[in-house]
This record gives sequence, structure tokens and C-alpha cells, in this order.
Amino acid sequence: MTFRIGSGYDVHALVHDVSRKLILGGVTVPFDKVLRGHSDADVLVHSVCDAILGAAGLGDIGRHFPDSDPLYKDISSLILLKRCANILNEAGYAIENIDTTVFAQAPKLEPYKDEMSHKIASTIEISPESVNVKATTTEGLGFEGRGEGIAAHAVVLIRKISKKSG
Ligand SMILES: Nc1ccn([C@@H]2O[C@H](COP(=O)(O)O)[C@@H](O)[C@H]2O)c(=O)n1
Ligand SMILES: C[C@@]1(CO)OP(=O)(O)OP(=O)(O)OC[C@H]1O
Repeated sequence: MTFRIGSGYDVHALVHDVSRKLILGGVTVPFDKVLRGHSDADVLVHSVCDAILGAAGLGDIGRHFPDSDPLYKDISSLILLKRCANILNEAGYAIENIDTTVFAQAPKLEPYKDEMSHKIASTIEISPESVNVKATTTEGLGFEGRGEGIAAHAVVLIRKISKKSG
């Protein structure tokens, strides 16, 4: 069996904006700040998208969904994730498992991690046991520690399911 691995990393700034909500892993997390972005700025889902595309050698999220395109303004990143999974399947691969880490000094994500795993898993139609969401502070250090932004990292293992068509 052929396996390939991919990694994704993304950062978005935390800002005050009452017109938006903080969305992480497709889940609305109550907090006094939100992530700035062209889409809903779901940094966790973006890292998963990049890891999926990277595993298949198919570029990155910005190549497929440019932030200059008004089509993606305020779009739910779960829609982009679904499209990445479809691109992957069309290339003849399936996702084996996903492991992620969110770097956030606050808010505390423990109450939301399982819901995030389930949201990501159901979007790409894999088992929730195949999607792990972890979180860490950076002990007050760096931009995450100062609460200026949130970063996320994802690793995805994919397996070949068929020969690439075309
Ligand atoms: N935003 C966060 C950050 C951390 N956690 C949980 O706390 C544990 C300890 O964090 P450290 O930064 O001291 O490693 C971590 O393992 C997470 O379980 C969290 O839920 N949300
Ligand atoms: C998600 C996209 C979609 O326009 O925009 P942003 O929400 O700004 O996110 P980023 O990770 O900066 O860039 C990727 C873009 O594809």
C-alpha cells in the first residue's frame, strides 16, 4: 500500500470585531476576540486543508481558493475543506488520519476539541477517531502567547486508493 504524508501550518491575527465570531475547527468558540481573514479565518481548518493538499502534492489553499477572489469572502472554511477532500479523492487518495495542534494562549479549547474533531471528520466523511485536535498555550511567549494571533499545525496521512485518472 502507498502512503504519503502532508503538513499544514497557518496563522491568523486576533482582533476585536463584533461582526464576526471566533471559528475554530468549524465550531464557534465564545471569546472577546475573533480571527481576521478573507474567509471565516478558521486557522485550524486551513492547516488541515494545506496538509491534505500537501500530502497529495497539489499545492496549497491559496492556490486553489485565492484570497483575492470575492467568492471566498467570509466563506465557511468547512466548505473549502470539503473541496480539498474532493480534490484529494479525485487524485486517487483517501485520508488515513489527521493530527492537529492549535497554538492559543486563550481561550481554553478543551471543552470544544471533540466537537471540532467531529466537525472536521463529518465534513470529509471519515471516522471521528481519525481526527485528533490538540491545543497548547505557548506559555505566554511569542505572538500566540501575547494573544495577538492563533496558529495551527496539521499532519495528514493519505493512502492511494486508485490510479490517478486522465
Ligand atoms: N488554548 C488552549 C491551550 C491549552 N489547552 C489545554 O491545556 C493543556 C496544557 O497547556 P500547555 O500550554 O501548558 O501545554 C494542553 O495540553 C491542552 O489540553 C487548551 O485546551 N486550550
Ligand atoms: C482561506 C482563504 C480564502 O480566500 O483566505 P483567508 O481566510 O484570508 O485565509 P489565509 O490562510 O490567509 O489564505 C488562504 C485563502 O485561501
